[in-house]
Amino acid sequence: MARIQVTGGRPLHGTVEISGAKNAALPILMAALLTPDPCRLGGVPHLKDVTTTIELLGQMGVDIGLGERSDVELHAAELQTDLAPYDLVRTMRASILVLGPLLARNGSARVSLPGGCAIGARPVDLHLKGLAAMGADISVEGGYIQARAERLKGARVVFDTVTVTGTENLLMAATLAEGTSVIENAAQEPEVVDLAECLISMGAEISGHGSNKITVQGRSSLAGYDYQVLPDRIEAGTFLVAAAMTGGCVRAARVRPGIMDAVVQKLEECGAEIALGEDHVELDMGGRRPRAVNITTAPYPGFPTDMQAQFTALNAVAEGTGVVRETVFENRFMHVHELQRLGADMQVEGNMVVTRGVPRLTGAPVMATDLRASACLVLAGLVAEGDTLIDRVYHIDRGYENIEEKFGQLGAAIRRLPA
Ligand SMILES: CC(=O)N[C@H]1[C@@H](OP(=O)(O)OP(=O)(O)OC[C@H]2O[C@@H](n3ccc(=O)[nH]c3=O)[C@H](O)[C@@H]2O)O[C@H](CO)[C@@H](O)[C@@H]1O
Ligand SMILES: C=C(OP(=O)(O)O)C(=O)O
Repeated sequence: MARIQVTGGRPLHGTVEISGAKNAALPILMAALLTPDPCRLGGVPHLKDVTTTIELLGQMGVDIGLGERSDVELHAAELQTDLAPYDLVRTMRASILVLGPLLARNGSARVSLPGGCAIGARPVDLHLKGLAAMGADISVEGGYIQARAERLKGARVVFDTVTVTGTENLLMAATLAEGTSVIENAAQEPEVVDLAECLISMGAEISGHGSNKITVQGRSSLAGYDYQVLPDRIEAGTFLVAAAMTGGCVRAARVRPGIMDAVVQKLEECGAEIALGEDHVELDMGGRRPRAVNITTAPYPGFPTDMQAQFTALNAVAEGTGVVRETVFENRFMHVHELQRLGADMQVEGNMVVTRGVPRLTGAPVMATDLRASACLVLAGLVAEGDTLIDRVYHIDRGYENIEEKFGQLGAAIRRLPA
């Protein structure tokens, strides 16, 4: 299994170009299932999850071409199967996003249960309840969700909990349903908004996206799309935290600063100087050690859970004590044990991790347990004395494009060791 080796001690300097957002690209790729017309998505990041999505859509009969400059062309003229098999679904939770579009366009779907992963149980009950309210007949047998509906009917769905992919599944399903759907307690994440904008470009009638109440007037068909995906605010945040931890100065280019408020605010609180441009965020730490910050994760516009591990790593080397509360997932502290192996002074207490910053970490072999946990280990490795060897880096390849090259260009000593 490939590993990543990071040798700590070099402040990061320079500009990093941010890729398209994984969590926007995946639902938009799945939205190609809604139309028999050709679609094109630009700015798609080269990631394992994108490859898995292409494989999943391909085996359903979607014609897929990879164009120049990170374009993906998709054509779901006719679908060969409504099956999303276990082998693909188990490697990527976002596979559940085929459910809404398949049901809406095809009238049936068989999707393997995505199951839990290292950050919590992650059930899909709210997706199923919502689709059932729209008239779908749903059962779960042999580990597969079996769903049928001659034509979905518009419905009012109030989510018990804010769910990002749940909102996206219902949003896509509602675009082809008969009548009006109202999704309440909807997720307001920028990636949901990006999907909605793409659906609107296909002819969908949607309003209220970006608020907690989305209204969709169903149509009998949708056209194809030609769309450019949103930049990845989590990738950008990860590089900015790395700059803050190493005392460096980094510009994250090709971003939308307006959707990064919660993260930027915490970076300022830790002592960084931040300059916001139209499409960049620049962080200057001026060689200083960051101050510890308190964080509580929450749905957008709150602090993103997908940045929690990175800030936990920052607190490990910051001045003072920081408390991080995780309220979105019940088990998203697997990285704490690995950070402790590098010398971090932190304890998990229920849904909190309390960290007393130490002046230095020491490199050690560590294991990546999930996507953002692996990113946080790279960040810790950048400031640890000596070598940090990160195992199971397939997690990082799910969500970070060319991570070694990008950190390398900023001056980090980082390399991938082949299996
Ligand atoms: C591909 C994608 O976009 N992934 C993101 C998405 O995941 P995902 O959409 O899976 O996360 P959700 O927003 O659904 O999860 C939020 C909470 O709701 C719970 N829940 C969710 C659905 C359900 O049917 N029942 C239920 O109880 C979950 O267990 C969790 O505790 O949003 C998360 C929260 O911002 C991010 O960390 C992930 O990066
Ligand atoms: C948890 C994440 O992704 P997923 O929902 O695909 O597991 C993430 O992007 O941090």
